[in-house]
Amino acid sequence: MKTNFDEFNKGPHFSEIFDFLGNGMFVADGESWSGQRKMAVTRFASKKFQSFCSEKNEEVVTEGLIPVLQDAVERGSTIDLQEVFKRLAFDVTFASVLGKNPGFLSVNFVENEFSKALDTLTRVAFLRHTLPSFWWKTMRLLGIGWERQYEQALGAFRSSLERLHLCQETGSSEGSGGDEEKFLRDTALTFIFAGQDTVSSGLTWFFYMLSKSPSVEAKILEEVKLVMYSNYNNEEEEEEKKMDLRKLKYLEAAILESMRLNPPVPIEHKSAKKKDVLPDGTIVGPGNIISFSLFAMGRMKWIWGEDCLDFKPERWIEEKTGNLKHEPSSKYPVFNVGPRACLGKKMGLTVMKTVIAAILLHFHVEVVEGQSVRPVPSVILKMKDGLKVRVRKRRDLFD
Ligand code: HEM
Repeated sequence: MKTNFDEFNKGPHFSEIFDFLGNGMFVADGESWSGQRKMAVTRFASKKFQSFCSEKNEEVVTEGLIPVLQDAVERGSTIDLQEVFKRLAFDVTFASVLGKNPGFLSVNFVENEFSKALDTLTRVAFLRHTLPSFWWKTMRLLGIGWERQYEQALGAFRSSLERLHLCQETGSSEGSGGDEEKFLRDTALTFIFAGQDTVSSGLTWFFYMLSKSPSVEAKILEEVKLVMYSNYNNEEEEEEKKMDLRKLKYLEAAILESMRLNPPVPIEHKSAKKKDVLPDGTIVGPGNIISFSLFAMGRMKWIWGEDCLDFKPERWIEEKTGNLKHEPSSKYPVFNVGPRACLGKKMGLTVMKTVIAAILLHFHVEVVEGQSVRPVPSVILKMKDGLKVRVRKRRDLFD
């Protein structure tokens, strides 16, 4: 994936499985991929784009997340944290890519058909991975089983794209249906798809892990307060008083640790372009598909040691310096390995840190006991029945 990148691509099979993403970067190979990647890298590296994303992120937290959790406190009712984070991540990525916050995270929880359809499409995409293609293609031809659900979800997905004015927002003329319009739509869609589910999965599993580790929660809160106080005490301009997320090292360690055990993208898929021999001696032929499980890799003793199943943010901190430890992506492929590594890693971690710090400063989140928390088979690690929590207001910063 890194040293032999050119010999392994996603292959035509992958773009068939994810046909709802059109020709976007996520499914593209060769020149189409490298051209899109170059453009996107430049955009993601720009300071202007990064500060625009942070601004949108804070807007969604202040105007969406905090009021929704406050409302749950007042009602005393349980809420599904997975649904909250799904809406939050959708609003943040949509606003970052297209400039407008669609406001799906609000107290009245308006229906988000786009996101619902996306759930079905990603679930069926996973099932397509598990069958020979002639099998699911026959099901699609006959319009039966999950392929029928896929077709219905695709219809809902396309009409909600129109309702969200995705085509117009990309700057193209409405309804022209041309190549440029399709390209811009596929690109916007790729970013929303890549950012929404991954961030919401990361956040949901994080709060589940935290509910089992009160000592980790206490340490994170202590760090967040410390960073916040040091900001308030400096004499600089108002905008300088924003929390410096880079200083939240223990929080970042806890996020990386949670995603080691619960990677938002649990499987990877590559296609061999020609005959090759894998490092373990396995021979692969042209067109052979190689799938591997990031979920399993994060739980292997020979990779992470005897305590691989423990949630231990400390394993990410250098003992001597207190800095974050770097792990090679071949050991920790949660953001992928090599030239196709995730473009939104920084953005994803920024959103997660902002959200977690804001929640812990204002609220106590208690996971409802007795619920069954299990993943649903999908290309994204989602909880089958969501994560029911109760929220209480933190009385003050010492509570
Ligand atoms: C916790 C958050 C995230 C995780 C764990 C994550 C993980 C990944 C992984 C594993 C891949 C490779 C998938 C594959 O090739 O099969 C990937 C690719 C990608 N990610 Fe992320 N991602 C996250 C957040 C984001 C965000 C917020 C964005 C942008 C809005 C983003 C944009 C992308 C793009 C564009 C690609 C395709 C890169 C390429 O093919 O060249 N990701 N991500």
